[in-house]
Amino acid sequence: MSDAAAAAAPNPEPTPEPTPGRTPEPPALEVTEVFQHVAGHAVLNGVSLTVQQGEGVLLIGRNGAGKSLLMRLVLGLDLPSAGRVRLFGEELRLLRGAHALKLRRRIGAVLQHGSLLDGLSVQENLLLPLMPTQLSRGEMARAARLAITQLQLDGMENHLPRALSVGQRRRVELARALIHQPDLLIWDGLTDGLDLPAVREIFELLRNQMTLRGLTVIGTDNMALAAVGPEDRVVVLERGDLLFDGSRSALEAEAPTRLELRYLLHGRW
Ligand SMILES: Nc1ncnc2c1ncn2[C@@H]1O[C@H](COP(=O)(O)OP(=O)(O)OP(=O)(O)O)[C@@H](O)[C@H]1O
Repeated sequence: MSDAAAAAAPNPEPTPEPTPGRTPEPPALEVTEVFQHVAGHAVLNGVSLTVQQGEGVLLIGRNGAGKSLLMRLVLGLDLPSAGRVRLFGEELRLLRGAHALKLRRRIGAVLQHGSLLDGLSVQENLLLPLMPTQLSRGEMARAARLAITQLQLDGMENHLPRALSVGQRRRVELARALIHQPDLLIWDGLTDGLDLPAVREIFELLRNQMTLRGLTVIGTDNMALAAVGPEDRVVVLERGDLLFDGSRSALEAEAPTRLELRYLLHGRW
C-alpha cells in the first residue's frame, strides 16, 4: 500500500488514548537477540523472549539446550556475548550499585544443584534474603513462619539441610526465594527431586501468588509439561535456538508435524 493510500485508509482499531498520569508497566523480562558463547561454542543463538508482569512461562528443552545459561543471563550472573537483557525495563548491563541492588530485591531464584548453606538450619537459610533489609527480629520471624507454613515445612525449622529429603530441600529453596516477596521468580530445574503431585502442589501455590500479587514466574525443566494447564505458556529451546513459544495445547497440536518438537515430547522422530 502506498503512503497516501495508507494515510487515507480507515484505521480499523483506533489507538486508545493513554490514561493520564499512568505509564504502562514494562515487561518483567525482555531478552532481545541474545547470543552466548561458552568455551568457543555458541550456546545461545539470537534468542528473543518477552514475559509480561504476572505471567507464567515454562521453558523446556533437552539436556544442554541452553536453559540454565539463559537463566544465568536473566539473573545477571553472566553477561551475554551479544544482545540485551532487560528486567522491569532496566538493562542489566548498565546497572550499578544501589540501583542494581534495588532491582535484585525484586527477584527470587531457585538454582539447579541446590544452594542451601549446609552449616545453617532451615530457618537460618530462609532468612538469608532478609539480612540486608531493615526488618526487626519479630518481622523476620513472622516472614519465616509464613514461608514455613506455605511450603509445609513445619517442624523442620531447626533441621540442617542434610537431614532433609531432596524434595524437602527444594521446598526450602523455594520458600527462601519467595520470602522477600519478589516480583519475579526464576526457578531453574522445576521438577528436580520432586514427584508429580509435589510439582502440582507447588504450581498451585505459585498460581496463588501470581493471582494475589502479580508474581511473574519463569521455570525451566526438561519436561514438566504434565503439570501445566493446556493454556499455560511454554517456550521450547533446542541447541540454543528458540523453537516454539505458545500454549501447551498449541505445542501438542504442532508437535506431530515438527520433527524436533515430536522428538522432545515423545522421545522419537
Ligand atoms: N561453564 C561452561 N563451560 C563450557 N560449556 C558450558 C558451560 N556451561 C554450560 N556449557 C554448555 O552450554 C550448553 C548449554 O548448557 P545449559 O546448562 O544451559 O543447558 P540446559 O538446557 O540447562 O541443560 P540441562 O537440562 O541438562 O540442565 C551445554 O552444551 C553445556 O555443555
